[in-house]
Amino acid sequence: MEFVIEAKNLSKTYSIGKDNKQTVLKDVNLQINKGEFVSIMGPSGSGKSTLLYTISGMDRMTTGSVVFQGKELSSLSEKELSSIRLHNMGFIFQHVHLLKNLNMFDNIILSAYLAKKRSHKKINEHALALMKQTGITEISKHDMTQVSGGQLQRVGICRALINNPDILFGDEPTGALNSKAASEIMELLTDINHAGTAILIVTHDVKVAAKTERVLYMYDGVMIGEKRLGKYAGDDKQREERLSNWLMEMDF
Ligand SMILES: Nc1ncnc2c1ncn2[C@@H]1O[C@H](COP(=O)(O)OP(=O)(O)OP(=O)(O)O)[C@@H](O)[C@H]1O
Repeated sequence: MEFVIEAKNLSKTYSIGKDNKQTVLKDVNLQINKGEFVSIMGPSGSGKSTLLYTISGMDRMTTGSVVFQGKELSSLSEKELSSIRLHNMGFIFQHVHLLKNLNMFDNIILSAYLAKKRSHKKINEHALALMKQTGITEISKHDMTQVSGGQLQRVGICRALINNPDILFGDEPTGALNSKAASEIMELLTDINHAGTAILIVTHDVKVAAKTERVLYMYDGVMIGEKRLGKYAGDDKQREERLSNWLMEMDF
């Protein structure tokens, strides 16, 4: 199986003050295959977000290796890393931070204009297609104060997809939503994944993780288990049960 990103013996140590060090990722090995949808679960403070930020080059690893598109991320400069994040990776967060002086459409197209890879006409057409796919064409001209939380997350997803990333990273992408909006966002991410984009998310929510293909479990900076659920095809109840049983074994 061809992978889109691979981490080997990834470790991260934070220095807190002068003599105090905390190792929050310990020799983590992880491969995300092309087109795969993977989630990371684990107790609070186990290192899930740190793993997401380190593997995506948003934060520097202390030791180990992350290979993305044949490039070793630890050997790249900040400028090279930000170029990779702009052109080849998409990011969604629990809270969508938009530029408040821009409307929804302009927030979505901004990073594509900055990337300068396509004409403005092509970018605008792509943005419209994404807004249509995510069901938010009617809020195109709205500003941040005129949209719901679910709509805001859809804008965040369009913005993350505008440069056709090879992989989408999500840190609790449904964390700020009610269960109906969360479920709709997961249906959307499933469609995006089925169309070919690899996705790696961090979540606390069993219902969310049950819709992903493979669930990884972190404990105290160590990847202690994984559960393969296979591609999601609307089989919620049975998957949630399988996952919950496994999470109980993991002491979650
Ligand atoms: N910048 C930082 N400096 C020092 N310590 C940090 C920093 N960022 C995170 N940590 C510590 O690293 C550990 C792991 O944090 P992380 O946010 O990755 O965990 P998490 O599993 O995502 O937690 P949660 O589920 O609560 O979001 C925690 O003990 C946290 O305090």
